[in-house]
Amino acid sequence: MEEVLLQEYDFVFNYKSGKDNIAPDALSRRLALKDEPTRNTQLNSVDEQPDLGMRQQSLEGYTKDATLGLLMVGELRDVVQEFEANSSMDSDDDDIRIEELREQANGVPPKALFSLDKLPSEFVAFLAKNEIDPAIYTVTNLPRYVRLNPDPQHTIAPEALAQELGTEVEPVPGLEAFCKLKGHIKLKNTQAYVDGRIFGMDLSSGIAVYALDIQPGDHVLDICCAPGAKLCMIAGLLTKSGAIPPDSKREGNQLRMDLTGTVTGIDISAHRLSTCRSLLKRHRLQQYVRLFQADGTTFGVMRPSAIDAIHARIKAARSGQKLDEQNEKKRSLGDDVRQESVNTDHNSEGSFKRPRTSLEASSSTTDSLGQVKGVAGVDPNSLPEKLVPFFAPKILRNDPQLQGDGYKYDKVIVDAECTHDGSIAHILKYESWGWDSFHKNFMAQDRLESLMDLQRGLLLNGFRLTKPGGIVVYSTCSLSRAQNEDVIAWFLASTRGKAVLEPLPNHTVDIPTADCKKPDRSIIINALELRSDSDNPNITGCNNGASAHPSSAAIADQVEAEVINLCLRYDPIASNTSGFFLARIRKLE
Ligand SMILES: C[S@@+](CC[C@H](N)C(=O)[O-])C[C@H]1O[C@@H](n2cnc3c(N)ncnc32)[C@H](O)[C@@H]1O
Repeated sequence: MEEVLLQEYDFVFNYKSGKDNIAPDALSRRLALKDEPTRNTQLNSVDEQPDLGMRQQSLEGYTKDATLGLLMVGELRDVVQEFEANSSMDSDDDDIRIEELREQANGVPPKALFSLDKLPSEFVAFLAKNEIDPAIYTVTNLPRYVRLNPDPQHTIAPEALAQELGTEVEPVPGLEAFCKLKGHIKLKNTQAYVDGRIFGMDLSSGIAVYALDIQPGDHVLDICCAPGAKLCMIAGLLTKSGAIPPDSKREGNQLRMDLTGTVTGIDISAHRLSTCRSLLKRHRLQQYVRLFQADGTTFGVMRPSAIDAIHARIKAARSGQKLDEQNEKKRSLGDDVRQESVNTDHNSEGSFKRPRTSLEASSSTTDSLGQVKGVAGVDPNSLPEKLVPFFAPKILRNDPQLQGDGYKYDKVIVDAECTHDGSIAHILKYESWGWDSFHKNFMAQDRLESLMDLQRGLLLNGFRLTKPGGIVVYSTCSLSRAQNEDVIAWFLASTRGKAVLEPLPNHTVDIPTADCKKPDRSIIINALELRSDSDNPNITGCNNGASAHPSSAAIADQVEAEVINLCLRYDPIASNTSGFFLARIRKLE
């Protein structure tokens, strides 16, 4: 059972509606039955949000309750935001929610729950504008996928899983460890799930992680990581044997030897990051991952650098050499280099902006890695503090956070915030909750425009933090052209010559895809025109053949063709998966 820490004046919110919604007094009674029945667990409705929130007035401490698994806990603002912008089909929790919706129908298939006639007109217009077929929302019985734990000690063979679940379990060709289940299995009730041998994850999300082509030793950045399904899969792939139990000392040493790469996850929402942290713990992968609460459009912390010294030590030990202990220790702590400014400029959502000091700006020099070298006479203690991770094991928490191209990430995934319209589960939720908040958050024109700006900003910053030759995967669970092909087309035009789209690395992945949409040409032309001449010496702006250089129109043709041929769209009708878009981008040397 999950443990939820309730603090005084936390708000709890039961997001189930109708007959399943629990009244404040009933919830109070249920909470009072828990470990400490004498506590006053009075819950009052929140005046301004009578349907949404209940103010928890005097309960403090841990409360174990299955009910709370269905509640969101936190500041009222977060809770309401979570209600309004609740997203991602990826987490196990979302799977549970859709199961609940199915159950609410008392055996009636979800199609009967969801009527296309009831879709609000703005959403219908949104679908039409983005050429999304509303029929995707009538697809019932999408197959359920699970990922097997890659750790041989904690995994389960498909045959054994089939026996335990009493259903067919079919491995997915080309996607190692993914299996398709026949029928709707309530995962949370199965032993394999409880033991951490299987994890719920939609296939399309798994493909996004495979697109990164994770290799041992990779340093991976996950921008928009919460609630963390992809993050856990990335960390699992990085370890040689998958997950490593965290407890014993011997295993702790073993872990250091096996720490061949790292994962950095960032998200703007503290509440969702907490879920991420719990998920990492459940997957026993917390040692590899540091989490930051940050704005992905401006985050600037490079990959961990102290780990290089550990690798050097391991390498030396294996080749029988002896490292100078003192030097090595110094290096691992980053004592012989100065910390450079950590460029983590949060926006108004919560700010860490730390401008470069004049001292830093004037006196530091960089080596070939772009690493800032120490300057005689400067007291390192007088330098501003580095950004403290929201969560990290000691070794990653104490990283000196050096800057420079040599410390950029090998692989970056930008699983961007979006309208989530590709997720049937998500849209079903609004069907039962009412469409007002969906409209306010996603359909209002200014909201859509700022969402696209956000997506561009996230992708551009992810690209900036990728090392030359590295891979960036951009993905959304929207099927709208504006949030997908248009963003990629804009990006390719803006970074022309510095990035190319690539097909998936593993050609055996054989999931049918839907056709990509033709991007808005004016976006490409505008992006090309906005580039300065020095960025863009080869563009003539005309297409009359008089110049040896390609015209804007010719480049726009190329960009369009690249986007249509190389981006990937998965949808319930073509692919029998949740709706998903992804682009795999290579940063050129
Ligand atoms: C589609 S969800 C990510 C799902 C996640 N990758 C997974 O696999 O579980 C989008 C996330 O983007 C986060 N987000 C929104 N704006 C952000 C920003 N400016 N910077 C970082 N994260 C942001 C949201 O809090 C949300 O958790």
